[in-house]
Amino acid sequence: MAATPRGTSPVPPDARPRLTVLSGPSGVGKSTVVAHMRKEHPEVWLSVSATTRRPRPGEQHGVHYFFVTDEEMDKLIANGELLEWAEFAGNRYGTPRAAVLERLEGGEPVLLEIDLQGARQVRESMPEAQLVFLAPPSWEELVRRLTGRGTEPPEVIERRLVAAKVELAAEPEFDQTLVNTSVEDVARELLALTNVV
Ligand SMILES: Nc1ncnc2c1ncn2[C@@H]1O[C@H](COP(=O)(O)OP(=O)(O)OP(=O)(O)O)[C@@H](O)[C@H]1O
Ligand SMILES: Nc1nc2c(ncn2[C@@H]2O[C@H](COP(=O)(O)O)[C@@H](O)[C@H]2O)c(=O)[nH]1
Repeated sequence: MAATPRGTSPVPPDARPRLTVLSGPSGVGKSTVVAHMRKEHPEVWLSVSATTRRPRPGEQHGVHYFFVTDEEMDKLIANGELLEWAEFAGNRYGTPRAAVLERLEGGEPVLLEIDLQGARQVRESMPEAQLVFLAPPSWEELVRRLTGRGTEPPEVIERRLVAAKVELAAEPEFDQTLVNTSVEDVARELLALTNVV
């Protein structure tokens, strides 16, 4: 790591690239909001997670996720290659550490879209990260969105809704809450929080 010359100050705190963590219950609209924001602002770098979940139709390896086997996930964890990881509704998910650190060191704003357990781990290891909670307008609307997406069978939806109750109760742990009523409005608010504008 390059040393900071004595007597000169490092990058002022406000100008530092930000690590933003976006969490919220499954189906609230995290991916939709992030995709909307990144369409106009691809400079906000989104970490691609590793997961043991099977791809949904249209999901591409290396774009939406790195789809890995259980054994590959075991190795990533054992080798310390993940910044955080968690089991969520029957599958494991984790954030590749090296790519995130490289981007931050290169001065790019970085966004993680991860669950509550992962957000808590990032808070522990990188307390400078800002944690943003995406909340649904109502419980009924969350159920409607998760069910309406049509990507999970009823028993998986049920597991995700059980997790959603825990995630909603943890909202006070977050630095900011955005309510996803309008994708356009929330994408704008999230962009402002990432320090890009
Ligand atoms: N503001 C909104 N109004 C109405 N529908 C929305 C809104 N935002 C997202 N949706 C819809 O809700 C469904 C779930 O959205 P999305 O897949 O982005 O959720 P998610 O939070 O990323 O879920 P997961 O955590 O399971 O990956 C999608 O069908 C999406 O089109
Ligand atoms: N702790 C982590 N959670 C992650 C990561 N990548 C995604 N997720 C979260 O998992 C659930 C389910 O995602 P889905 O794509 O199967 O619907 C959702 O809350 C994601 O945000 C990760 O690397 N770590």
